[in-house]
Amino acid sequence: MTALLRLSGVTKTVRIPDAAPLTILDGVDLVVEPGERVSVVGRSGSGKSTLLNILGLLDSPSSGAFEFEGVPVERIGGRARDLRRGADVGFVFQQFNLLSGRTALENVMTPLLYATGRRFWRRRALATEMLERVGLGHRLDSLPEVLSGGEQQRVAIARALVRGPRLILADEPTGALDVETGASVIDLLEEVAAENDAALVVITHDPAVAARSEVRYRLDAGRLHAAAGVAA
Ligand SMILES: Nc1ncnc2c1ncn2[C@@H]1O[C@H](COP(=O)(O)OP(=O)(O)OP(=O)(O)O)[C@@H](O)[C@H]1O
Repeated sequence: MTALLRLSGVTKTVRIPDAAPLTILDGVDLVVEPGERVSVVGRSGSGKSTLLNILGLLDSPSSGAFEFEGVPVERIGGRARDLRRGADVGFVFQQFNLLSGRTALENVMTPLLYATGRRFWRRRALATEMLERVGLGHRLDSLPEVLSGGEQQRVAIARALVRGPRLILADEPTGALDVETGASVIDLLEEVAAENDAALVVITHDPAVAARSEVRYRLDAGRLHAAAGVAA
């Protein structure tokens, strides 16, 4: 079976004016299989967001090999990369990043504006179904401003999943939520990821969230290490 993501020896270096280049990722090896649940913990500044941006085709490695479903990413150029990201990757962020002034339904429909064929024409029905799936069928016309943090994150999850991505990347998805709401958001993310057979990569500071993943890693000054075993 082809791995969904395969990184070997990936580095990320940035040039800083009048200073030595900064190595943010340093020889990262990582394989994510389809449908797998992976967590990455690490201190602030250890390179987590940089890694997530590379996994999500928002940024490119400086060196090393990265294959997305068996295809070297350097061979996926500009427009093709945008299309693949739109179709195959769903993002969930700490601060939800919903469009203000747009209803929950409009927010969830947004990714479908870039879809083709049936998905595009059925966008309203698909977004409605997805909001029902996350328990917000009664808030379709609500603006983000009037929703609670947990509800906003559920809208963001519906938006991330509505195109049926193969990969969900969640950057501190519980960071702005209380413990109980955060736990229910992770429950939901895991459920909808499993239903869609999507892999889920969660970046988190929270050991309780990390402990729920099948495969756990720790990022330490740009180096990725396996962390405490495989969850039961
Ligand atoms: N484009 C850039 N130019 C200069 N420095 C950068 C750039 N991008 C990231 N960095 C630095 O690289 C380090 C890693 O950044 P990154 O955002 O990946 O860390 P993080 O682990 O996600 O941190 P946090 O948990 O605080 O969000 C930080 O020290 C950051 O300041």
